[in-house]
Amino acid sequence: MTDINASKTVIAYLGPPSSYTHQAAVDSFGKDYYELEAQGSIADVFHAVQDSSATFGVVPFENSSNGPVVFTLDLLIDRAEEFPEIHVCGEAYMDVQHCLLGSVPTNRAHENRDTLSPHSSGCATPTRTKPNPREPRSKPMTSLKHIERVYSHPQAFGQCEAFLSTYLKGVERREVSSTSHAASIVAKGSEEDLPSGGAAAISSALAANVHGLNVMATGIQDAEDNSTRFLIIQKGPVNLEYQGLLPPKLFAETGTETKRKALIASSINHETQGALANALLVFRNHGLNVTSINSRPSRIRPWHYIFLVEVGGRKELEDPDLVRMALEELDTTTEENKWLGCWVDRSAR
Ligand SMILES: O=C(O)C(=O)C[C@]1(C(=O)O)C=C[C@@H](O)C=C1
Repeated sequence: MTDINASKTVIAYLGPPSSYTHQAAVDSFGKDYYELEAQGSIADVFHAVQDSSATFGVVPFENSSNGPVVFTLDLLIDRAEEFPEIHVCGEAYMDVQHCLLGSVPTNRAHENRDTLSPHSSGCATPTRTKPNPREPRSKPMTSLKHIERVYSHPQAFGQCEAFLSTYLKGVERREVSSTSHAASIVAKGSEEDLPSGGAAAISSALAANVHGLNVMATGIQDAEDNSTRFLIIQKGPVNLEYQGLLPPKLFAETGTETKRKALIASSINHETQGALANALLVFRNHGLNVTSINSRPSRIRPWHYIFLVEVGGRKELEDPDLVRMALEELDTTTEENKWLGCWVDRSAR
């Protein structure tokens, strides 16, 4: 019998199916020519690409309202040198509209009640850092009185603060590896320490369908225009000329003005006066426009950091000579540098 999947290129993504990363992978690659393989964690996606069991990987990178996905940043800076050949070769953007999923009790006692849960004061809780918290954007469609625990990915919790602190104030939060994993836990209903239906998940409308859960509230994220950026990773230095395996929309030229992005990890001794400013000057001198800087502790010594610098530019960013010259000059002002790839900027598409 012929294996119809034998020639398909494997794409590893943060699963299980119906995670936002899965939706970004389907949107970027489609299913016709690619075999999409769910992984249990972002680290597993990196391992699958590094050990060549997958050709590409899709991982979340940053959210427009809640900032960077630190798990991905840590894997990219690769302190333990487990992923020496991982490079970024593409990006994808996805609108993220979170829902609260669970089981609506059939018990009539819950019908026709105020839709606000008993955990609710009707407005978000003021804190010292947020004296005027934002009002939640949406209201629950059912009573949430029975909810005693909410499961989700830490990024999703961070994106739904106003809703949670208004309608599920004080309710236990359990962080899990993805929003679709949260939905699967709630669908199994296996929490022995909770009354039936006592668990809810922050996840997508798609996950509600896949897991047969009720949607108790929609659009519960704080920002209406909530969007997450995903990175596509591959093994080996990226050569955009050789992107035969990537779907055209990830790299196709739309004209000579197609923009590029690139990522560099730099370990900088900031105890040396002006070290960070000098490193940034190197980028400027090579015509590389710094668009974002993230830092993570190096764990070599306290208060020592590795910076992830993202630069934007035109097609010249692919020029190996430009890259070599910029890195050589960077080496004179920084401790260590790693070029993490160059890809087509899809932010405007
Ligand atoms: O949990 C998921 O469904 C994911 O794909 C991860 C992830 C993330 O880490 O940012 C992706 C999109 C949303 O921002 C929330 C969670």
